[in-house]
Amino acid sequence: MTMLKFTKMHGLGNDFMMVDGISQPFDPAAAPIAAWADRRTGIGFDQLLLVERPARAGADFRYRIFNADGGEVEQCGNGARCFVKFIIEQGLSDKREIVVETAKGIIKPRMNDDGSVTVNMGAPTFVPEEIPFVLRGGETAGASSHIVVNGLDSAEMSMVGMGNPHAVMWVGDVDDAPVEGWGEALQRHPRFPERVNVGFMQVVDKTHIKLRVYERGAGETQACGTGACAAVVAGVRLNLLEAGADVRVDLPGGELTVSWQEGGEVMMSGPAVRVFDGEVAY
Ligand SMILES: N[C@H](CCC[C@H](N)C(=O)O)C(=O)O
Repeated sequence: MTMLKFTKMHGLGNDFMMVDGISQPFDPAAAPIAAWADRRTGIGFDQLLLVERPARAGADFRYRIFNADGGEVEQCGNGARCFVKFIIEQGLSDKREIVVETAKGIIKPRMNDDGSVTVNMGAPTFVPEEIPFVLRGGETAGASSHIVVNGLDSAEMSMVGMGNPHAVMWVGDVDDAPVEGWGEALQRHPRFPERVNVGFMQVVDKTHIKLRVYERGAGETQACGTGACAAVVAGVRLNLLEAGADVRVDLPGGELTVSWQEGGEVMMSGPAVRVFDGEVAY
């Protein structure tokens, strides 16, 4: 039996098991991550976040992300804010801004004097301007510019990469968006062989959206940092949001601030909370 120290943290209720893989040995392949993620019989979290020494020159740390279903993925925005707070509080660095290597590039989280965290999430990526499909009642049809389900007509699904894949839909009212139905259906759709995070964005005005996200490998979460970034990028590209402005992103768990303009990098700011330290045998 091995004892593993961990810290429970969250960003707007998107919650994490943080593991310092530098000060203690940890092989995620040998760990029962999905069992630990269970909210009744385990520790309970949306993602497990692992701190490792970097492989890339110039990076301070490597950041690995595992969803509640145990799958390793490329990026986690809320987790990045918790990551820098954890690094500082663990005494692993005395820097306030760190350079973090992820599976799909470099991010730079910075601890602000007021305790909030700002993260340069890097530049978004885009797939060819295709509108993938129409979903009616779970079936799929050919390509179309509109998607209709449950009578909800949502224009243009925007595909945005933030290291991880996002499909963002512009809806009239997030409170009655079919988050579970669509979120589930798109995980199985042939258009998304790696599955996908699905965002439902309601535009309040040019610097304010409401957002719900069905996360790949976790289901609907209280907040999704990369989802907030992807939604703002999609909104700016659709000219629904003001390029370069601080956009207020209202999520079920609270508020993030995201800014982006064409050709630039996405900046995201928000809270990071440490809840408790624990130890688990495995
Ligand atoms: N479910 C995501 C990873 C976590 C992203 C989210 N928790 C965030 O804050 O960005 C994926 O499979 O790509």
